[in-house]
Amino acid sequence: MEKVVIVTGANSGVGLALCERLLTEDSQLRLCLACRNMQRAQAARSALLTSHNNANIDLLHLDVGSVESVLAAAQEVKARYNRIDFLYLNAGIMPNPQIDFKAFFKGLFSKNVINMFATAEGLLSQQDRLNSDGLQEVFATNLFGHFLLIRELEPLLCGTGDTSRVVWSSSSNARRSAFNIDDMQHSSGTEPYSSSKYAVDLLSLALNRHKNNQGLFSSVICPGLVMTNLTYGILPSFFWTLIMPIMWLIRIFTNTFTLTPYNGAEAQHWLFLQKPESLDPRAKYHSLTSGLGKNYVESRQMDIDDEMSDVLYSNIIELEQEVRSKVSKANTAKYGNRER
Ligand SMILES: NC(=O)C1=CN([C@@H]2O[C@H](COP(=O)(O)OP(=O)(O)OC[C@H]3O[C@@H](n4cnc5c(N)ncnc54)[C@H](OP(=O)(O)O)[C@@H]3O)[C@@H](O)[C@H]2O)C=CC1
Ligand SMILES: CC(C)CCC[C@@H](C)[C@H]1CC[C@H]2C3=C(CC[C@]12C)[C@@]1(C)CCC(=O)C[C@@H]1CC3
Repeated sequence: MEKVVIVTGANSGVGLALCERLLTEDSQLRLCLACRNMQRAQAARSALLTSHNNANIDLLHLDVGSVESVLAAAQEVKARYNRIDFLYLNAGIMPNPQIDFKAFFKGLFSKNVINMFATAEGLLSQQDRLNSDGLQEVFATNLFGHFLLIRELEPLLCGTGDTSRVVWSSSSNARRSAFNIDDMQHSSGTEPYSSSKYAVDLLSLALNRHKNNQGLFSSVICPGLVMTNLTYGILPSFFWTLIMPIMWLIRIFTNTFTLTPYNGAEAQHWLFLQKPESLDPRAKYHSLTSGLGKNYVESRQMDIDDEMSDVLYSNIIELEQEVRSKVSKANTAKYGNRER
């Protein structure tokens, strides 16, 4: 039977490379590119079709940062497919990143230098804002929109008789100290990206606890440091190209510099081939590339605990209920009590 695979943020970077790799792995795949910009999605589809001309590639309009778009996209998915084998939650943003150069140069001469390159600890801050749903944009995009999508797609993901998998794109930049359970949206901090990725790690663990018995398995990956639009937002692409020899050199000391989207998609590709029962719910699966350019996957234990993960899960369910009641009030105001 053909596998149904949905990839969010599939039009560029690691998401697009993953699609390419999955089609090479399984030509029978039914692949759905879920993107917020249909022109870019169409271009990605055309690019994939040049190397896989008989592939089954669908497009879906999905802006994970908008509640209305997630609800509409989920309806569309339910109309099109009767099950989902893999849902790759890859879309992500890091808006207005700022590098702390002083910390960078200080870190260069400290014993923590390798960890600094691998995790960017202490180097990056971002400026977040509220989106049109009244949610912090980074939280809404990197976490909440994807969670709402899972909830909406539960009929295709849970209790279908087959197992289904969700694979979150987290980061080595996810850090407990950037996350505050009393401010899960990170409205008052300067590291919304790190916070949102830490919340992803917690949420994945909670999903496994609540949904494994219904056949849904959740995993978390980190693609390593990859040259994509996201990193070109941190430093311009010409600068990255200029320092590429230094990056290859650093790769000898930290295998987290995967650098190309193809290498970065290693862990997502690897997970596609694994049996869900063999996976560790507390592990993050890292794409790594050795100094000689060999790709491999390593599982590393996440710095998470059951209690915080359960509290986050309840808080997010509560937020989901608030958001749903807002949507239904807005619909009643717009259409009256008529069935939509
Ligand atoms: N690059 C890196 O070094 C690392 C990346 N990651 C994670 O990997 C994932 C992929 O990022 P990467 O490939 O690097 O970056 P890209 O910017 O190349 O890709 C991100 C994708 O997400 C899409 N996207 C962003 N916001 C939304 C939205 N609201 N709705 C739907 N799609 C959206 C983008 O669409 P559009 O083209 O329209 O903007 C794009 O297709 C992210 O989750 C990122 O956090 C983790 C660790 C390191
Ligand atoms: C001379 C150069 C090698 C200097 C590069 C310094 C920094 C810009 C980078 C060092 C570690 C990088 C890193 C990321 C961004 C760029 C660095 C801070 C990420 C935060 C990108 C997004 C992620 O999810 C994790 C990455 C960790 C490492």
